[in-house]
Amino acid sequence: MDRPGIVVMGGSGRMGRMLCEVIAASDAARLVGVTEAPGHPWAGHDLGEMLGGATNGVPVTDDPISVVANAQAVIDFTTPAATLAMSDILKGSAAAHVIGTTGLSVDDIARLDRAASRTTIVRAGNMSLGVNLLTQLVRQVAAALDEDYDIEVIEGHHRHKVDAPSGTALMLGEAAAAGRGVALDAVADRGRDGMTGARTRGAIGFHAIRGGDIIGEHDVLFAADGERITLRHVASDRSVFARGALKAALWAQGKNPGAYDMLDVLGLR
Ligand SMILES: NC(=O)C1=CN([C@@H]2O[C@H](COP(=O)(O)OP(=O)(O)OC[C@H]3O[C@@H](n4cnc5c(N)ncnc54)[C@H](OP(=O)(O)O)[C@@H]3O)[C@@H](O)[C@H]2O)C=CC1
Ligand SMILES: O=C(O)C1=N[C@H](C(=O)O)C[C@H](O)C1
Repeated sequence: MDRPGIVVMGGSGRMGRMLCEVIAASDAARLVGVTEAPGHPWAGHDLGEMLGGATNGVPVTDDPISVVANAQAVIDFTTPAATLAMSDILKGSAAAHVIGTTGLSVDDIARLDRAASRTTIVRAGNMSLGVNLLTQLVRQVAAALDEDYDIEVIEGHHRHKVDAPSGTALMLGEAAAAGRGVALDAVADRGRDGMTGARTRGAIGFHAIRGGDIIGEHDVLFAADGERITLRHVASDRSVFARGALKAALWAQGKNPGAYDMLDVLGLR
């Protein structure tokens, strides 16, 4: 079979550029197009040109329909609005939708779950192997400890990040809540400020640091009287996310429509 053709959305973004590099270097897939937001200055140009090199025949376009027709997968690390718009476009296509976009609302996620009845969707707030393994460890530790251990999720990202808590922090919070057998919504305590009162037993706290060029750092703290455990992941290169997304796009080939995540892709469920 031919190498699957992949479209990258938002090719000039931080993750978009990294995805283009990782796919271009891969023997398992080929890049068939790059999309940008309507009216973007790079629309109508060639990806090679956009990356500062020779032309490479990969079109950069603000007309996603024109490139999706040639694709077996679309990799999407953009914004919630762009992700939902692509989901609608993919109604008429067999291409898989690999979604790394974070900051999606509960309604957005419900829309994507409905779209999964006709599209193969792989979505994760973090596509690295390390973080997905960490979710399993967090779940296991949370299940082993009682509520004498206060759980706090602390995340740090670069100054450009627009959503908080991060998608990864929410994945880790979900894993901790699942280990405890509770719904995260019922126990989440996001970003305390002011006269908050004493900590609520059983709460799962979230705190976000934003600064400089931090790529992504996550700590899950289990703090009791007399001892603390910290489980930590540090991303030092965005390629870990891009490699995970490419793996997801390849894994999705031939899969039935449905809502999948990286635990499915990595065989960790
Ligand atoms: N799941 C994971 O493993 C990871 C997820 N992320 C998430 O990925 C997302 C993007 O992050 P990052 O790359 O840092 O952000 P950037 O802002 O650098 O990139 C987003 C890109 O999407 C583009 N875009 C916006 N609208 C459209 C559209 N309609 N069609 C095509 N492109 C569009 C933006 O263009 P313009 O600037 O012109 O609007 C921009 O280039 C975030 O939600 C982030 O949290 C990031 C890393 C890992
Ligand atoms: O915006 C980012 O950069 C990142 N976003 C993801 C998140 O929200 O968790 C993943 C990674 O930490 C980088």
